[in-house]
Order: sequence, then structure tokens, then C-alpha cells
Amino acid sequence: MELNGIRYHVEQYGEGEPLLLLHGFTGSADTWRPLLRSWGDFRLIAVDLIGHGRTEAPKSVERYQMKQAAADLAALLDALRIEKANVLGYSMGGRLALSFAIWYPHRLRRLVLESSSPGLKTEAERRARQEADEALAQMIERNGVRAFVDYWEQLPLFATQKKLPKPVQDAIRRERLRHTERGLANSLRGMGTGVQPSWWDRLGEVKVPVLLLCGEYDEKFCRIAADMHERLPNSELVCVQKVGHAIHVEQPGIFAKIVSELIKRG
Ligand SMILES: C=C(O[C@H]1C=C[C@H](C(=O)CCC(=O)O)[C@@H](C(=O)O)[C@@H]1O)C(=O)O
Repeated sequence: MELNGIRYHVEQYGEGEPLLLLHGFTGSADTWRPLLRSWGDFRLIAVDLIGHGRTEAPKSVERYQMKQAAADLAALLDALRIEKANVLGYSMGGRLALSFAIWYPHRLRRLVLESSSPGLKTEAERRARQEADEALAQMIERNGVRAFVDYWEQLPLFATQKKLPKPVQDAIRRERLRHTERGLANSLRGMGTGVQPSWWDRLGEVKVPVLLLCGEYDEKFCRIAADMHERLPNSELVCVQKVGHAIHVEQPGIFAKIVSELIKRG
């Protein structure tokens, strides 16, 4: 469907409480496929975010900015005639979900943030990250998606995924390889961790119930989640044991159960 001039790939499953699913960097709506049956009593809306998968990857970096991507989500809910939705974001998708919560609080029922962050606290951190992400974007454009995926999947953040069954690892790799150089490079430049607004000082504005999820072995994002938990007025922090960054991949059953319980809690 077209949202603010961009052709988005959107998948819908089931009926009931609307649950908007936002994948991470290098992900897509396919990220959530193993979980669809677990959430059969929700109205699931899974999108390929801008520059990812089957959604358009425009040339303009500005079009990927958080403000625009959040406006696209509001347009998506309008198109689906959903006034308020539960929004679940993983990693980059969580940064977008939180940005949506700040800019469109009246469109939100509950928020689930898996292994995510509100951006970076200081201008110095943001500047350094922007430079690192620009270098990574240029590497993608110079060496191609396959070389980037080879590098990306070796990050310590994803070390625990090496213990997953080979077919699961292969599915993650196939999903990552499906993107274009322009889509990934411009996603980093437009909505990367260093370029997005920092929400650290505005977390007090998020009044809806927030479920913060992190994986025990993902120390960095567990520290971020604990800090967010201190600042959010209505949040719950769950540290899922014996998993890393991508909880929904490593323990899909536990992940689905925790999320379902939050949404059904009313
Ligand atoms: C490596 C760091 O940051 C990246 C890590 C995770 C985020 C993500 O969406 C990865 C999803 C995946 O590959 O499974 C990504 C993002 O938020 O855009 C970050 O760039 C780090 O150490 O901060």
C-alpha cells in the first residue's frame, strides 16, 4: 500500500487487538512469521520498513528520517481504520516504535520494546555514531549487501545466534540478503541510532503501559532497558534468561507468551 508516497509491503493476519510489528535493521515482516500462530487472537500488522525488503528504498536520505517513518505508521493505521494500536518494535523497530509513541501518543494502546534504545544521550555520542554509521553505509555501497551481511552477522551482539539450528540461521541470513545496498545504507543514514532524536529526556511523557524486553546475554541493551525502566512512568522490565539480542528468534515461545500476556492484561 502507498503511504505518504512510498510503496510499503504490509501483511495482515487474524482479528482482534491490533498489534503492529516493527522489525529491526536488516529485517522484514518475515521476522515475525514463526510467531504468527502464537498470536492468532490478535490482528497482526507486519510491515517491511522503509528501505527494507519489499518496501520502496527511495534515493532521498531525508525520507528515511524517524519523523517521516513515524508519519508513515500513522498513515498506515489511518488506511487500516485503526484508531489505536499496540506497537511492538525490535531493535531499530523499537527505536521507531518509541518515536511513534512520542509523536503519536493518541494512536497507541501499549508499547513493547525488544532490545532497543531511545537513541544516544549526548551530542558527542550521536556525532560519533553518525560517523560510524556513515562509514558502514559506504561499506555497504562499496562492497555490496553480501559482504555487509558477512560482517554484520559476526557482530558480538549476535554471537548467541550461532547456537541456533542451521535452518534458523540460514533463514535470518536469507532475510538479510534480500535488501538493497541503497535501502540499508540510507536506513543507517536516515534513521540510525546516532541520527534519530534522543528520547532520554522525554520518556516521562510515555504514559501507556510499556514492556521492556532484553536478553540476559545482551548486557549492553539490558543496561539500556534498565535505565529506560527508571524513567518510564508505566513500564515493566523482563530480562529473558539464556538468550541474546534477538529474543523472538532464540526463544519465540517465551517471547510470544510474554507479549500476549501484556496485551491480554487489559
Ligand atoms: C550494533 C549496534 O547497533 C545495532 C544493533 C542492533 C540494531 C538492529 O536493529 C539490529 C537488528 C538485527 O540485525 O537483528 C541496530 C539498529 O538499531 O539500527 C543497531 O545499529 C550497537 O552496538 O549499538
